[in-house]
Amino acid sequence: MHAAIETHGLRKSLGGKPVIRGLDLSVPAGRVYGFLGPNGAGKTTAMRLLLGLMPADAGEVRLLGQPLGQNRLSLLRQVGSFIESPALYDHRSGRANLDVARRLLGLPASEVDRVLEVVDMRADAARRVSEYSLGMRQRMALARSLLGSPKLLLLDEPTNGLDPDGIADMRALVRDLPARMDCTVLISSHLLGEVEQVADHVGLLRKGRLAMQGPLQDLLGSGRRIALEVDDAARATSLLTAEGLAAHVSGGATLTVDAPPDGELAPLCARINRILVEAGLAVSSLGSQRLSLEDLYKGSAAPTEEAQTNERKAA
Ligand SMILES: Nc1ncnc2c1ncn2[C@@H]1O[C@H](COP(=O)(O)OP(=O)(O)OP(=O)(O)O)[C@@H](O)[C@H]1O
Repeated sequence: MHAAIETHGLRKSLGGKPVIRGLDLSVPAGRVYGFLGPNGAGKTTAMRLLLGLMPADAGEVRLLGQPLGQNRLSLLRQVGSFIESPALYDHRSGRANLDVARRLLGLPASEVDRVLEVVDMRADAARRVSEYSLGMRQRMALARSLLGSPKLLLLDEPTNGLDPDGIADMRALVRDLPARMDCTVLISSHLLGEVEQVADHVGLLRKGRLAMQGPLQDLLGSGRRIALEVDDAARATSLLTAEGLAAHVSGGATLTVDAPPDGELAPLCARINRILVEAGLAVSSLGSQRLSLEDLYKGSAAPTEEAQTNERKAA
């Protein structure tokens, strides 16, 4: 199956400053792809390039298996998007807003009810947009981007500014879209927790380039490790390294050992403990940890408290 979005060597400078610096995206079809990056990393700019809203300085964009350049209009008919708080006519009803967009796209009237159903806004469709909460506006904007059953949806920070209920609703909606609408979704976010909840593929953008990209489970699965505290971390590291384990001192008396992506951790913990105790070292704590996206993103050795699992004291 082809990738729904592919870019090769994409570059863009704005105001003389390189913003996108060689972006190679690969978004598999039928998935939610979390496009993650801190504010200013270039997510919005990259999405604008994907839609051909501004020309790239270099590189190639392919959407739905075709190069964007030659096929922009026909491709964009199959792409829905909302970027940066999409405008709605405040004085008109939600339904009227959708109807205007539906007519412009030459779609049947039934299409409006279909998308209202998807975003669960039928009951409020007759109300004026000026009476909507921000969450309702965002859902209506999402409904508009779903008109015509796009094969690909690009959503730029759709939960920005929403209250906790609105955030939960939007996340649930986005997570289900590929199954309900038979489409691929790229959602940008600066919130790691959000991406972990909605996406099954992730790309981490840092300073206009991908720091990493792949299935969420692989990225997190590859980040398992065992952390331990011993009285002589340097000696423990050389003992474990001599046994073929990937051990690293992570500061003071603490060291970590990378764990294989699959397989039981308990036997590995027991083996490490045995090697060190037999060598006369005092192991004061030993436990397995699962890395969060945040750890991977920062390339940091320190996992968050919530990411620590299975902590246990070793004698
Ligand atoms: N028209 C422009 N002229 C000059 N610089 C720009 C322009 N648009 C964006 N930039 C700069 O490009 C960088 C990336 O901006 P962009 O909006 O793509 O980032 P982002 O990852 O979407 O961040 P945010 O989450 O804050 O929107 C920022 O440093 C921004 O100041």
